[in-house]
Amino acid sequence: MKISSVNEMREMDRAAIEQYGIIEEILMENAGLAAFGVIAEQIGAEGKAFLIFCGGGNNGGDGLVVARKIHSDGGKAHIIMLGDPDGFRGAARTNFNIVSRLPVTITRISAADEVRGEFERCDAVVDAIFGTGLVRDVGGKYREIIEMINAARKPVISLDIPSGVHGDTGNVMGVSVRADHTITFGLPKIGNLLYPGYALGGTLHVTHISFPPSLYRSDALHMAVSVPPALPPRNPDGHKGSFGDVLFIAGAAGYYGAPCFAALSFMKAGGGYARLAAPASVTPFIAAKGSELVFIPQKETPSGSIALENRDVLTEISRDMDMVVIGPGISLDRESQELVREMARRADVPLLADGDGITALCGDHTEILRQRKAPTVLTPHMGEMARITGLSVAEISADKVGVLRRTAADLNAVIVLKGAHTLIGLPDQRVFLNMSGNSGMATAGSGDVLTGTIAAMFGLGLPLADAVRKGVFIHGLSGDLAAREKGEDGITARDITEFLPDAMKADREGIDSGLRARYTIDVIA
Ligand SMILES: NC(=O)C1=CN([C@@H]2O[C@H](COP(=O)(O)OP(=O)(O)OC[C@H]3O[C@@H](n4cnc5c(N)ncnc54)[C@H](O)[C@@H]3O)[C@@H](O)[C@H]2O)[C@@H](O)CC1
Ligand SMILES: Nc1ncnc2c1ncn2[C@@H]1O[C@H](COP(=O)(O)OP(=O)(O)O)[C@@H](O)[C@H]1O
Ligand SMILES: [K+]
Repeated sequence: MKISSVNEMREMDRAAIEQYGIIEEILMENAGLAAFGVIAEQIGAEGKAFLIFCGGGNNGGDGLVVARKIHSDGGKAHIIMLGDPDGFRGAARTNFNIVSRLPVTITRISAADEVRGEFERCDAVVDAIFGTGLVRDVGGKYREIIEMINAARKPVISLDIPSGVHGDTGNVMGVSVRADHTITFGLPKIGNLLYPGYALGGTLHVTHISFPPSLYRSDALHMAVSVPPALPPRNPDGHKGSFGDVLFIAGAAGYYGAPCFAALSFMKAGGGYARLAAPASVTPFIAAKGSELVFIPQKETPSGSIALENRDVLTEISRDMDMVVIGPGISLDRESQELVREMARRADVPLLADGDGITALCGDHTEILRQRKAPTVLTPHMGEMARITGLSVAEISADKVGVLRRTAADLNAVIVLKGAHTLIGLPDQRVFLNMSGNSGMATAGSGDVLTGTIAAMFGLGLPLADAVRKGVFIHGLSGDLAAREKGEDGITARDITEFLPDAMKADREGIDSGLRARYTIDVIA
């Protein structure tokens, strides 16, 4: 499913109206009808009392349609107007004129206290205060009302997006409604799916409000929920080289875990042949944990990291590889950092840089990435993304998707911006949002497991961009399977690695309905 920005949704609205004559009243009616469907299913209507908080824009207009439907189906609708009804235009005005003639209560309030007593008498709250038109931080009576809604502990249904969440970022503009269900209109907006907006919205439902598919599936929309292609079937006649031959250049004194998790995860996710170039003195420790790996012990720097003088041998080996993974635990040693840059210049096969490997390629060194002929994959978390772009974490968070899109195009790299709902940016402007994974994966070494998993997907034969998306998905699925068995609190990188075979099996044979529901967005017919 595609994901839209606020502007793209405005554009779709305009196109629906101008190209197809689907007038605003129809769109608003479809929106309200779909929202009412969720309300009827979750709460019921007949004999139930609802408080419907309406702002002065079209989101408020949607709330008025819901109020009409509740009234029509035997419920009690109490509309609380926060905005000025005189400000309603178009379809919102039409709906206001209708509800004004119906025997529903409309209370216009200037202070939150005026409705404090109403919460006790209601069965549920409908949040139609702000939608995608939210432009500044929420204050005054709006803030008080939102805080009151959250404190009331009644079921809350938000229309389009929880009021207070920014449609393009998922960030909270001062304060936000915390909903149990959100029905979003047209397509999910970025803010419906990025945290914290996603969590604040409860269960997300989408209705296409009768837009034709040519609008909501348009190629002009560059962002989508990541649904990577199926795993290629394994060749029954394959040998270890058929499932990927990957060189991992990783590790330093004190960093045994990163190289081990990266290379072992590659094997656990179906990869064929992992060669691990780690410092010679570190190798025996890793070998004790993963004797499946093939080791290429490296000459060391005084700090115990991989020395620059290994570069010729590594370059030679890289020529026969399907992919080179560089960086997990390679350290910030000056010489090892230079080695990363040398390998990025020399390796003419796909290169995946992670962790300290990313640090080596930041600042003035990004030019090396632009010059690369073979594809590059970078897997930064927000801190590393800040280093790559020269922006602060706050600046990126204010426009995560935009920054990712521009950086992937600028560096001609596939960039995995890690975190809850990881984003994958491709050099051609497309951005995918991954739905698998859980907070238990915020654990040291989890990112190293991801690099190995991505390399394995490439080894199994998926084209690079698909392999990256699949790797991110399988990594999250493995974390979800681990969490289901052990709980989110205690899972470690080792658990994520160990559940990779189960994740692969589940992906090939069918993911169970519980997890599948979490990975897909409910579309209301
Ligand atoms: N395809 C679509 O996108 C459709 C959109 N519709 C609805 O239209 C909404 C967008 O409508 P609007 O553009 O009118 O915007 P909103 O209804 O989201 O709100 C904008 C209003 O709130 C005010 N405002 C913004 N920030 C404020 C703040 N911090 N404090 C106080 N007031 C603030 C604005 O001045 C404006 O009056 C969508 O979210 C959706 O609910 C539906 O009517 C159906 C069709
Ligand atoms: N709250 C979360 N929900 C889902 N996945 C998460 C969450 N936090 C982190 N992750 C995932 O865990 C991994 C952490 O990687 P990273 O930050 O590189 O850690 P490390 O360097 O310790 O391995 C990434 O794949 C990231 O997407
Ligand atoms: K809302």
